[in-house]
Amino acid sequence: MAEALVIISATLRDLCAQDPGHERVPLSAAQGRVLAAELRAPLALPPHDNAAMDGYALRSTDLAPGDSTAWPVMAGTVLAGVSPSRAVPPGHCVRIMTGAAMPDGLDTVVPLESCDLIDGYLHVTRGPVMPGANCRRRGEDVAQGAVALPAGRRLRAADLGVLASLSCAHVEVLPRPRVALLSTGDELRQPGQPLDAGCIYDSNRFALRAVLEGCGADVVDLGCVGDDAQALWQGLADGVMGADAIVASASASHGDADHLAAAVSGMGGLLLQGVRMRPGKPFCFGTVHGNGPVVPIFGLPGNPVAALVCLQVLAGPALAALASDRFWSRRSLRVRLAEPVSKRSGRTEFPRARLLQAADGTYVAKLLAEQGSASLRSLAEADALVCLPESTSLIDTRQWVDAYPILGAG
Ligand SMILES: Nc1nc2c(c(=O)[nH]1)N[C@H]1C(S)=C(S)[C@@H](COP(=O)(O)OP(=O)(O)OC[C@H]3O[C@@H](n4cnc5c(N)ncnc54)[C@H](O)[C@@H]3O)O[C@H]1N2
Ligand code: MOO
Repeated sequence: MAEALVIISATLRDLCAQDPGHERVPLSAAQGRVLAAELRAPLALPPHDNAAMDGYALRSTDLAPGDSTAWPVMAGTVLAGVSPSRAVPPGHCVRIMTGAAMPDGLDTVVPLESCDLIDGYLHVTRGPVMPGANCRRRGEDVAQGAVALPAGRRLRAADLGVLASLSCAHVEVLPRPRVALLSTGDELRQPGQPLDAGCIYDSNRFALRAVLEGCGADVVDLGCVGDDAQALWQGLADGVMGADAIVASASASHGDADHLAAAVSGMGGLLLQGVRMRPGKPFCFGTVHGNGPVVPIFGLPGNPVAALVCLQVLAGPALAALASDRFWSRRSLRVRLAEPVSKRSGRTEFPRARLLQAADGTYVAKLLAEQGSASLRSLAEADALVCLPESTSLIDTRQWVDAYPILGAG
């Protein structure tokens, strides 16, 4: 399997060499997009010193040992959103609410619950008050001019918050990779259609699409073509013209109705057919161009679980490269198995598992009883794919292995 990844990534590296350009999107549409360039903070965060607690603001230089001092309290309250114009003389304090800008010179807040107000004087009841306590300093989160977000960052909720805090109403992002998706098979019917004898519904089209979109791709749905070489060639030609990569499902192996490998060979080059892995053995990969640009094609095996596993572990890292996204599909956990398992040496296996947290906080993977490549239900029940390495034939419960949370599972 490692060789397959090398071939795929080398091909993608060559194809990704050209500049993908970038586009400007409103912040409200930026979730999941990939930042085109590092973002330097145009302003400090927070933009001004402000109170972290409701309480009384004072100067740390006025704090006496033991907090025995009582401070005269100025009239009024400093509220969030009010300009900190009011001067507070040395030795005095002022009531202040969380988020309000600290008046000039004040740097410490005594929380309401740690003090009493007696005859216009503030007395600390729960000390000691540390100099600078409960005051958020200008720029302590992000200094003005510092890198707030790195280039290539796939924007998540907190990133959008950072961008909003920095007044970025629009963001320069990389274009989404356009991935053409094609189902193949005479037996496939679309959900809602009558199910003719011997037919099944096209589940791959929807499950694969969900994974691709969840990972930031712009899916170009090429629909479903029958087991017809001509129709397959036409489908691939459409993909070449309108997408950066093609994902086709089924027709990948050597059966009488499996035309994908021949079509890829005829339209470009078949670089890989068959991978030492389970599920996913018939996976194929190549490039097609027809008369258009050169586009990588991932030929996923038809069995639904095999298709999703191959998309996640073989196509996923490659599509991540296409999107310049360092965070896509790379997450894995180290886990141990709940029970020892034996496997055939010489192929990497990806059984489905539920993850349980042990008392020491580590994860234990319990392999599902059903591991058939057509059993979508067991994939739906699983939390992760466990990676059982190619060279091993027995994995005991002490050995650490990688587990990949299933993409598209939330
Ligand atoms: N003699 C051999 N037969 C098979 C081998 C083998 O090594 N020798 N490998 C098996 C494995 S493993 C898989 S996986 C499949 C892969 O077959 P293909 O990629 O050629 O796909 P098909 O034969 O067309 O379909 C396989 C299976 O998947 C169902 N399918 C196809 N598309 C969809 C879809 N969009 N949604 C839901 N299900 C789909 C299809 O009906 C078949 O049941 O080959 C084995 N055979
Ligand atoms: O790809 Mo097949 O099992 O490996 O279904």
